Amino acid sequence: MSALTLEHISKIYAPRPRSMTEWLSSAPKAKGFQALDDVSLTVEYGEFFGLLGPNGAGKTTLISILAGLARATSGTARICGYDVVGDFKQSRRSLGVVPQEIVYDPFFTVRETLRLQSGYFGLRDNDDWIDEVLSNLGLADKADANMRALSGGMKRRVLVAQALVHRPPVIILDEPTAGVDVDLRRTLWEFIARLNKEGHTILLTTHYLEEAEALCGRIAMLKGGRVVALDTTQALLARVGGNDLEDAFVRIMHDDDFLGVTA
Ligand SMILES: Nc1ncnc2c1ncn2[C@@H]1O[C@H](COP(=O)(O)OP(=O)(O)OP(=O)(O)O)[C@@H](O)[C@H]1O
Repeated sequence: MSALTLEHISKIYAPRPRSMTEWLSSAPKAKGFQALDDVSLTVEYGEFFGLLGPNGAGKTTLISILAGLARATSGTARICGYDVVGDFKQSRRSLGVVPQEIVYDPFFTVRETLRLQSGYFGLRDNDDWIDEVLSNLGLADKADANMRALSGGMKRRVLVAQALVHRPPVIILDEPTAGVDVDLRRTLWEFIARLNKEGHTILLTTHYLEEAEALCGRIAMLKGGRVVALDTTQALLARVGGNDLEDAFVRIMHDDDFLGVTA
């Protein structure tokens, strides 16, 4: 059993009708937008896996399907063996997601936010773990601060803490370091790397390719909703050439014939 399994996942977003008349009419509807096209890949337990691709490639859509926020049009997705639709509760319990957008409730303190999140997973008396997470993310002195009083970077740290309250074996980070200062990046990566060493499986999307190169053992690259590269970071670099992962990424994205799916 793998930590993440995606089999032939496709996603077509339904078109929005422009008017009520169009919606009610029996005329053939416009085609939807295909965000993912036959994506298959597995991530094994303990891997630090990178999911890369340009804007609009389908990374967030794939993460939304894993988190149960969007339904695949076809194909199956499993987290720790649990189907994301059929075994939603268990699959969601196995997963912690750090979302790309900063969303928070301005009326709660940091600790209240984390207690509330614990409650969603049926966890009471979770303060020992909450304190450990806060301390590891450099948030210990902010526990009683109101969410709206935090800086953007601090709020992002709370998003990471929220994803970890139920100690999920699989953690997905959707561009966690966008707009974050060097200090937090270091703190964050040290903590995530430690969680990975302790056995957590990590899936990371980022546009900072030097981060992906340093951290990810294996990488999948999406382009237009399709997997165009899937291999170990070292093998990809060796095969594509160039100075670094950024070079390799640009070459792959500009080569319409590149298809390097081996691992
Ligand atoms: N709810 C939606 N309805 C219609 N189209 C959508 C919806 N969500 C995403 N899309 C489209 O699907 C495609 C993939 O979007 P997605 O957000 O998954 O890309 P991404 O790789 O995460 O991009 P980024 O790097 O900019 O975050 C885009 O063309 C986007 O406009």
